[in-house]
Amino acid sequence: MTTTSSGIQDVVRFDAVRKVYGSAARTAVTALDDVTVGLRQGSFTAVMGPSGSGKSTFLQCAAGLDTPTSGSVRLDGVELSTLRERALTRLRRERIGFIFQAFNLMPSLSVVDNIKLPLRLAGRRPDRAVVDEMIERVGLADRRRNRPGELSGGQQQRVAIARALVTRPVVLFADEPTGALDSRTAREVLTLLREAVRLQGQTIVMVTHDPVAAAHADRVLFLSDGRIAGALDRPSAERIAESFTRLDTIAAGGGVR
Ligand SMILES: Nc1ncnc2c1ncn2[C@@H]1O[C@H](COP(=O)(O)OP(=O)(O)OP(=O)(O)O)[C@@H](O)[C@H]1O
Repeated sequence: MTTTSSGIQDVVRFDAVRKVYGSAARTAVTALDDVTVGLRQGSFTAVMGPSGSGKSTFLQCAAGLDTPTSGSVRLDGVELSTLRERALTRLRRERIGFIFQAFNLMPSLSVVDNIKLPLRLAGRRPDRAVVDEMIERVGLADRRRNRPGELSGGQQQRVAIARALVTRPVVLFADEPTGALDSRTAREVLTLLREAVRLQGQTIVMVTHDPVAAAHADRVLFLSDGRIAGALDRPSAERIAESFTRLDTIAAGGGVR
């Protein structure tokens, strides 16, 4: 982890990160442009911005799935550019959890086996008490033997959350985790994420288009044209929506207030 001058720890730290896709001057796209930001341990951050503003690139670089063109990305204090592919894979497996809009569960495995999977992949023997507690927490104790296809979308996302948290990752990256859910189910999923922050000090970074989802976070970061255009702390959904619609102004130098 990176300790800041105030002694507070950043689990994810970007310093002057640029990501340019393509090399020809005419076709190159700057997806991230001089991004400097630190995300503290136990914080829940939502990342918002228009389509193409760099949200996925931000998540990919933070998770070591993509390499910045320049600048530094540190995760849990580790400078990602110093790691080779194997070490990166291990770091992802041991220290990062992911959830996606499309759940990405293994269809042939039961709920309980899906949840145990990342532990098995990491060569760790699943601790029954830990797995049971996780299943209990996401409210699926009576569904542990079901396959994903037998569950609703909200239930499947709850399995994905349990699977992502069972390894006790230092950071959980969530890419549009409520994008495929109705608003009531989305709220249940977001409440679970919030609980993980409150109960186990989980650090969460969530990309979302939805101001209501973003309002569950402690902090909302706005990206516009690959730059951090502003941040809001503990904003309401209305405030987020209002800032979001002003992003064009921000891109022109207005800033989020
Ligand atoms: N592999 C790639 N090759 C070339 N350009 C890319 C690549 N990936 C992303 N880009 C470009 O980088 C910019 C940022 O893309 P990114 O996917 O990070 O945006 P986003 O905010 O996540 O968008 P969306 O909300 O539509 O998913 C876009 O202009 C995109 O076209």
